[in-house]
Amino acid sequence: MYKNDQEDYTFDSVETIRFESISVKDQVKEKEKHIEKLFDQKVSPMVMNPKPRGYRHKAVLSATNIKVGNSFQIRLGLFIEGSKDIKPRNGHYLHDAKIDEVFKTIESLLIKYKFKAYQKRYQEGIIKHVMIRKSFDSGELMVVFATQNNVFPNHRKFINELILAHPEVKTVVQNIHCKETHLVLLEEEKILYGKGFITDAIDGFKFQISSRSFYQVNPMQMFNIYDYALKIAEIKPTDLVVDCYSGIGTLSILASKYAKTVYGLEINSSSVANAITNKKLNNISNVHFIQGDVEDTLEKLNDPIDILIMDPTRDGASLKFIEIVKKIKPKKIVYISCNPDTQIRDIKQIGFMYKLLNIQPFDMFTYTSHVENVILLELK
Ligand SMILES: C[S@@+](CC[C@H](N)C(=O)[O-])C[C@H]1O[C@@H](n2cnc3c(N)ncnc32)[C@H](O)[C@@H]1O
Repeated sequence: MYKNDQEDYTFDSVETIRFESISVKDQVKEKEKHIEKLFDQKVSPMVMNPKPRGYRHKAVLSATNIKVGNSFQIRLGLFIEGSKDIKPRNGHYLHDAKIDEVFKTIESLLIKYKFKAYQKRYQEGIIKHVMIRKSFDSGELMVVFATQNNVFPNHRKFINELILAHPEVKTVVQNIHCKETHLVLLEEEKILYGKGFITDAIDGFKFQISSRSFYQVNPMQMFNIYDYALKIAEIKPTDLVVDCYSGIGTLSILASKYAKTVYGLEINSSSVANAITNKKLNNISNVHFIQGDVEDTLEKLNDPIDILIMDPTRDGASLKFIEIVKKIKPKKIVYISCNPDTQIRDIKQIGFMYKLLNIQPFDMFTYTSHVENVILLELK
């Protein structure tokens, strides 16, 4: 089980419904106020979401069975917050439109081929979740079926029909659940069609993304965040940069243009495998990826760190990681966070050693309560 499994929870509908009636301007105001309160100071105005609806390039729908006449039929939908119930809902205003089109086709094929949603109580059915990812650059799509056990009857015919309807689907993966779990994706998988990954591009660099690797859900705002983070870092050609929680190596590779050496530290083996391929794909020699928990890998780097970039999951960093940062004293820290509440908790631990120079929120997850925030700390 990976520590980033929280990224794979199904996107629920209730939270977004709460925000549906609030204007984007008011949502942003509320989020800015929240961050100002947390940091107890004025922050830069929020960078607006270039596409406030239809921005999600990764979406998960879960399977349920509904009664139709005298029998049951499969439907795809979203979990209702705080419950195990799935509300059939094919189409969501935050999903990229193409993704929702493909979900519709998949649902009708699942019905046509008489698939049933897996039901724990009766140990019956196969389909648990369907995840779709879309490359911003090429429009390529990846479809992942999370199934109970490894059977997928008629998968060749099913996939042929799917790609006939949507030639943009370049790969189909089956993620196999051999145990009961609340997670969407587990480690075991089988590539049913294509190469098992799609490719995206940022700033002229190519990135391979596989099903279980972390990749930001809102690519347009992701470009703005990376640009800003690298701008405030002011990386010099002599600098050693460490990108903690590096995912598939996007920021490490972008930073390699400016730095002498970059280390990317990441726990998820599938993301690290993508990162190493991405380094080769882009002919880069000054970036090194190390797999492991940042609590172990950061301390093992012997050279003084000029810039530490950190982009942890919503839980923020661990106390142990913060203690290591305090010991090794990087000259600058760029902290990218999708949860300002844990971000402020973490920087309070190191605050007295660093000057807080920038606080820049980004509206990355419009119509949800979440917000991305980037800060710069400089060693006093
Ligand atoms: C928010 S993502 C950021 C990824 C990357 N910076 C990006 O923009 O695509 C957080 C990443 O931290 C990784 N992670 C979580 N806990 C970790 C840990 N203890 N040590 C190393 N990496 C960890 C996750 O696997 C995930 O890839």
